[in-house]
Amino acid sequence: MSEEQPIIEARGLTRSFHGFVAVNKVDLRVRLGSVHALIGPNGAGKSTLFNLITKFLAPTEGRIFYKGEDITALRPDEISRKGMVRSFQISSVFPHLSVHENVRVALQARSGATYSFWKSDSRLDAFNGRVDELLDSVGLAAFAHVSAVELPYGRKRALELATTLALDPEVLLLDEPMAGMGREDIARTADLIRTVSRSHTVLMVEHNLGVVADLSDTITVLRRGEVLAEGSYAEVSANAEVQKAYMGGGHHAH
Ligand SMILES: Nc1ncnc2c1ncn2[C@@H]1O[C@H](COP(=O)(O)OP(=O)(O)OP(=O)(O)O)[C@@H](O)[C@H]1O
Repeated sequence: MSEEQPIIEARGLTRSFHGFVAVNKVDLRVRLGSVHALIGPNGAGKSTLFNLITKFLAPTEGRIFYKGEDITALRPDEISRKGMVRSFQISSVFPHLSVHENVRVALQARSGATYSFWKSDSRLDAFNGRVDELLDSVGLAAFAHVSAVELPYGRKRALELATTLALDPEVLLLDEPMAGMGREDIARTADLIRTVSRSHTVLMVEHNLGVVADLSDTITVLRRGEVLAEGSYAEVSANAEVQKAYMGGGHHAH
């Protein structure tokens, strides 16, 4: 792979819903190793674009490439095996398993071994070292034996990140990682994403512009389904069209 080739690329990505064009001919290039944020006023098409890239939605037109390979026709589980993993889906956590067990299950899923293989306690124990490492890396070591359901909200996000990292992704796809969080959890989760981004490419949709400013190398601003501007936070926030789009109403801070 040449240095110039983006790790993720979308070309002419379009999605209509019954004639309404939510994402219109979007070109996007996510650089290897970067933190790339999608922002824009409400209804700009961020979630739709994110769902297209993560394969939760099929495009009406256009193509998506991962490391130069056309992945337009692949399913979410197929792209996750290639290294593009979507995180922050609460449903991916088993509420009545402990934090430790949740991460272990994710590691087992990754290894693809059959259930009977895992019935042996010694085999399960072989994973415990890696589980501890992952819990440590997301600041959950002290919560290892707490049931997931009993974790405070922000810590649940950390657990989701640990189960995502257990899949050994190259790219983390984060859907509004700060949604519903208070200030303390936001600061902690931002630190976590910053740490993880040293060894992973991150593509995220995020409404919290402070977090976006803080974490992102590249920001793509969408408006009415199209790319309005792209660049560093300093660049896009100085753009008169971007300022107008955010002033024009429709945006609510989260
Ligand atoms: N399944 C759907 N059916 C019909 N219209 C849809 C559907 N999903 C999205 N849309 C429309 O597409 C447009 C873009 O929606 P989208 O959710 O992608 O925007 P967004 O930028 O993520 O907004 P928000 O900031 O409010 O989450 C909106 O006008 C929305 O009503």
